[in-house]
Amino acid sequence: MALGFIKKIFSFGKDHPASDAAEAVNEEQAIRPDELPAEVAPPETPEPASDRDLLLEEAEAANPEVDLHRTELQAGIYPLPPVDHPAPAASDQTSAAPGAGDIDAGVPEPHAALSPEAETTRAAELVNIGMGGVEHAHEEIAAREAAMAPAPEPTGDLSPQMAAEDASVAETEPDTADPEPAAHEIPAPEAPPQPATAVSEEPDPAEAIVPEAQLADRQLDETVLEAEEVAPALPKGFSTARHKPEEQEAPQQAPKRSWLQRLRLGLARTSSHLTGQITGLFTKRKLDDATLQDLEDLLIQADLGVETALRITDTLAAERYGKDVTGTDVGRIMAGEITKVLEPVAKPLELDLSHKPHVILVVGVNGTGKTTTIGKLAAKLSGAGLKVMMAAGDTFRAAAIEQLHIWAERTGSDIVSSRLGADAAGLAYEAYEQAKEKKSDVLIIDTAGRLQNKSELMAELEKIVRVLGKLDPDAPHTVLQTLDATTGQNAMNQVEIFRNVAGVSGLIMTKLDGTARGGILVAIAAKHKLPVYFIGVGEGIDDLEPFEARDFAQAIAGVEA
Ligand SMILES: Nc1nc2c(ncn2[C@@H]2O[C@H](COP(=O)(O)OP(=O)(O)OP(=O)(O)O)[C@@H](O)[C@H]2O)c(=O)[nH]1
Repeated sequence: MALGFIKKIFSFGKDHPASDAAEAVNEEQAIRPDELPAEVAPPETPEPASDRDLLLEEAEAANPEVDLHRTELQAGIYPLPPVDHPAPAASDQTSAAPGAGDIDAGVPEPHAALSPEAETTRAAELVNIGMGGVEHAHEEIAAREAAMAPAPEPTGDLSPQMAAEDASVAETEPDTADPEPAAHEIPAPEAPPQPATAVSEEPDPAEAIVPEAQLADRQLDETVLEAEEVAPALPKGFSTARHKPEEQEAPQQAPKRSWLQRLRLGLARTSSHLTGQITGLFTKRKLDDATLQDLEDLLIQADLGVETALRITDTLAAERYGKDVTGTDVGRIMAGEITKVLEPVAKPLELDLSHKPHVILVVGVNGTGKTTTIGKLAAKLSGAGLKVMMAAGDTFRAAAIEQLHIWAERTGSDIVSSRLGADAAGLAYEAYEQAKEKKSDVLIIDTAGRLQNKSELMAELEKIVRVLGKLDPDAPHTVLQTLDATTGQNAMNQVEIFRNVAGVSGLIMTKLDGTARGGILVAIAAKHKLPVYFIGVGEGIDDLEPFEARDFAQAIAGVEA
């Protein structure tokens, strides 16, 4: 049967905007509530009915979409001690939110219990907070405090702050014409109450419980803050009353550095070290043999390798021998020569989808970023609409299995895993069968980076390759080796070991955003001529960039693009 080869060249990069799936994945960076351990999640046990509960139930009925209990819990509001009621049975207290014991345990002994009226008012405040966010609560408290405050001296102009707050309140006044604001409309809360101060002349019966009132305010303030934290982000044009408009703007998150910036930062140590020494070398004299020898030594110390160092010095000599030379001249020539070495290996990862699954085996010593890179690759592949199956072939490290499951979930990939210590080759076999059955486009197999010793590790890899070959003579179709850019010369040795055992077909250099010694990639490329498909520039799911020879060369040479 003539094999029609449909070579789908996947060069993931800028022209593949992150897909919804990949973006959705980014949103999932945070741990989801269902990923929380049970003891943390808020419970469902009802509290004994009380006036406050009746109010809450009333509010819930009027406002089903607001989770009052969660709001209360979030706000750190806990059941106020009932007044003149029999103390709640221990079971009632334990029926409160788990961890309430922690809350109670952390709570100083309640002061004299509130009067029934005060408790009802308090409960009404809770209800207000629950019913629609903080605006009602502010109204209640403002009304309560207005009743207690003396008439302010007429000042004529509003202070700028008050004017701003009034303005923001005015523009965000909920539409009273519509008593039931639509679920998505979250009217901004009213202006925050001015800090309460005892203001009336005659002794105020409330004086006796001022500490309680202040405690209540503080709790309410916490509520307000918590409520805002849990409240959905307000649409543009609204401000939360607690923060002045200028404070309202959340501090601008520093825009995430572009991958190129991160690459340059990661390589800054290599480039600044190199350019600093080169500048020092060329301030003294015209270009001569001694200077060329010094330059060659510097380039080799930067892990560029002998071959590339000689290329650079030969080119420089041809251009500038016997003449003045500046550091800029050397940087330019260095960037040019390194680009020439890297361009032939900067290739897209080629997937042959004429038969499925295309098997990618990921190898590398422990800690070089295999599992993370598999997650990043899967995000790109599923973002491009391909069906991905992962195999947790690192059965040596428990965390690796769990880690891969998380990546599979985040990228919408299938995954086959087994118990710790299981035979990796058997797992690879099973994964291939399942990928075949599920018609996965790509099967990515993780492997152990570390076993008892190197020979065991190599034997395991050889067995995986052998077993896959029995299922598909061309499998594994791609063997990717991850290299940690911070390990410098070690990476060269690792390529030699894994290349012989697993038949490495391409490289991914990770951690180039760290204190990378990226020069070694130039030496590896010159010596092994292995394709470099991607570079890792961070721990995030999208921190994997197609390898670009010129960008990399200019970053190492410290030459502006
Ligand atoms: N800064 C940075 N960290 C990375 C990058 N890639 C991986 N890492 C981190 O490197 C560490 C090791 O990554 P893993 O994916 O667990 O490495 P591994 O090769 O699977 O390790 P083993 O499972 O022990 O073989 C993790 O903390 C990753 O987040 C990268 O490009 N940049």
